[in-house]
Amino acid sequence: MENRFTATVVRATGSWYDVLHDGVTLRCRIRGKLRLKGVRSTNPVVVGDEVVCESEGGDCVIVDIEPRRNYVIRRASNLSKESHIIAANVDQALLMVTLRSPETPKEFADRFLVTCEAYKVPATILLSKIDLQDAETVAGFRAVYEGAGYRVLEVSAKEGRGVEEVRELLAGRTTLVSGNSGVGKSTLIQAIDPSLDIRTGEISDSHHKGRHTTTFSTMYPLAEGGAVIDTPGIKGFGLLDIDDAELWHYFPEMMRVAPGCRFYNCTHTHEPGCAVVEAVEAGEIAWSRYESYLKILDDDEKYRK
Ligand SMILES: Nc1nc2c(ncn2[C@@H]2O[C@H](COP(=O)(O)OP(=O)(O)OP(=O)(O)O)[C@@H](O)[C@H]2O)c(=O)[nH]1
Ligand SMILES: [Zn+2]
Repeated sequence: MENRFTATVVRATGSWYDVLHDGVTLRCRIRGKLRLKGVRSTNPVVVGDEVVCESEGGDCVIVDIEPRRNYVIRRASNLSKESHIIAANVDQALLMVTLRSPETPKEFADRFLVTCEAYKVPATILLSKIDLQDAETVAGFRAVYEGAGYRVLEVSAKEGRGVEEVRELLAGRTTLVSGNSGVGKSTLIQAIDPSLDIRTGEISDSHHKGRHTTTFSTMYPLAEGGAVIDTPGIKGFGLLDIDDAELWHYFPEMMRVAPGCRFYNCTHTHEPGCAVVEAVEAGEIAWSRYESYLKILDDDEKYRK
């Protein structure tokens, strides 16, 4: 192999990195002085990065990062000012949600969707473990998120429902798959491409190691082209770099009605003649979505103090 080449980062742990070059995965370190300009992040090299590597006497070292097309980021912890980039150069995001076992908190889903809107990553919602959900709750959920403008797909990896649709959605694209712990991410990815070796919550009989939880995002190239990025059970999303005054831009349903507000700089909280509040009262905007908007505003205020 030539000793300077470009590759895609498929796994980033902080101490070592797996990169994919010409179908071969190589384990690398990063050059000590490699730091990104302008991004304050706990992780300089992330899954999805296109990097320049050099092999030095059998060792592979990442020496440079190509500019990112986009990235998805979260605050390292709730009140922290540090950020953690989950993945870079993604074409779309899939948000996996369950209505029970476990129930995905609405605010978790909404924060993730806001992040996608802010970073211009198209998002689709997968309603997972549909075999466990009752029809009425499913219809209620669809009304909220389809009303907001999102595509909602129902899947059951267990029964094979919706798997083909998801496979089509993924083909040829790099997709970030997100969802809180236990929504069935690994099980679905495995069903999409059985050749992949992905850990699930099942206990591994052969090794008796018990449940091993993943901690690092990993990119899996798909047999049919494209790749999925599996993110570890992410508990919450802090939002960064989003101005309070702009937050409503990332709720598509608020964006549609806000031109009707009396004040051009309406925050859609207390102002008279607010078209957003009117739409919430009329049931045209879901209360749960508006509630997430208020909670995110409120949290961001705490964060700045
Ligand atoms: N009933 C039902 N159970 C499912 C389905 N998909 C996954 N499960 C179960 O849900 C549990 C969690 O599934 P995983 O695929 O490990 O979930 P995950 O989202 O990867 O979880 P983390 O690794 O914690 O992020 C496992 O016990 C699966 O067998 C489904 O479609 N229906
Ligand atoms: Zn308003």
